[in-house]
Amino acid sequence: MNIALIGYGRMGHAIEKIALSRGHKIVLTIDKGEDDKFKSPIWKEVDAAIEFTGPSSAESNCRQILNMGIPLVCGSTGFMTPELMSEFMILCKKGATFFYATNFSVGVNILFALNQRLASLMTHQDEYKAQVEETHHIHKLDKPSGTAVTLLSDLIKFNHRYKDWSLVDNTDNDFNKLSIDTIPVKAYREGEVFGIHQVSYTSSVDTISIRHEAFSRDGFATGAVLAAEYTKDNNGLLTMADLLGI
Ligand SMILES: NC(=O)C1=CN([C@@H]2O[C@H](COP(=O)(O)OP(=O)(O)OC[C@H]3O[C@@H](n4cnc5c(N)ncnc54)[C@H](OP(=O)(O)O)[C@@H]3O)[C@@H](O)[C@H]2O)C=CC1
Ligand SMILES: O=C(O)C1=N[C@H](C(=O)O)C[C@H](O)C1
Repeated sequence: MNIALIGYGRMGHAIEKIALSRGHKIVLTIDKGEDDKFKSPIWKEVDAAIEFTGPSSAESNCRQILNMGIPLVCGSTGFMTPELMSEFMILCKKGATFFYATNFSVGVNILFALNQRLASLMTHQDEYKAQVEETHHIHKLDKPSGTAVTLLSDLIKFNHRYKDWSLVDNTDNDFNKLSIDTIPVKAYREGEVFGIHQVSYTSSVDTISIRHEAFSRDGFATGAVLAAEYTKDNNGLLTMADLLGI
C-alpha cells in the first residue's frame, strides 16, 4: 500500500519502520508546519493515511483527510469527543473510512475486553472500589491517557455503580472525598515509559488487578499498520474490535 504519515514523531517513525517491513511504501510525511503538503499531487496515489500528531492538531487533520476521501487511521489521543465522533460517523455514512483507536496494540485491546467483563462482574460487589492508573513518558501531552479514558468509559458502561471519573493527585489515597459513583484515576509521568495501564478493585480484604505494560512502541505501530491494511477491504467507521473480531 501507499501510505501517508501525518505526524512524523515517535509514533510516525515507529509506524514507518513496521510499514516498510511489511512491504508498504511511505509516499508522504506531513509534520508540524508542513500543511502545504495537503495540496501535494501525490495524494492521488495514497491508499491510506495514518495520523499520529496529538491533541491540538488531530481534529483538523482528520477532518481534512476524511473530506479528501482518503481512508484514515487515527491514533491521536486527548481530542475525541462524542460530538466529533458523531460528525465523523456521518461522514462515514456518506462513504468515508475512519479507523480510530486510543490504543492499537493487540494486548491492550484484550485488556479492554477483560475490563468490560470484570466491570460487569463487579456491578453487585459493593465492597470493591475501582481505581485506574496509567504511567507514560514525560513528553506526553494528554492526561489521563486515551487508553485510560477508554478503560474508564467502558468501566462506567458495564458497571452500574459508577457514573463518572476524576483525575486525582498521585499521592492521594483517600478517595472518601470523591462521590461514591466516581472512579479515581492517577496519571504518572516518568522517564521514557512506553505505557502502563492498570485497573484495580480493592476491598478491605484483597485487591484484583488487570494490567498491561508495553515494552516498546512496536505493538502500537504494528496495530496501526494492520488497521491501514484492514481499510483495503473494509469501509466506514472501524475499530480494533472489528479487526480482531473480539
Ligand atoms: N492509539 C495508539 O495506539 C497510540 C497513540 N498515541 C498518540 O499519538 C499521538 C502522537 O504521539 P507521539 O508520536 O508520541 O508524539 P510526538 O510528539 O513524538 O509526534 C507527533 C508529531 O506530530 C507533529 N505535529 C504536531 N502538530 C502537527 C500538525 N498540525 N500536523 C502534522 N504534524 C504535527 C509533531 O511535531 P512537533 O514535534 O514539531 O510538534 C511531532 O513530530 C499522541 O496523541 C499519543 O497519545 C501514541 C502511541 C500509541
Ligand atoms: O502517548 C503515548 O505514548 C501513548 N498514548 C496512547 C494513550 O494515550 O493511551 C497509547 C499508549 O498508551 C501510548
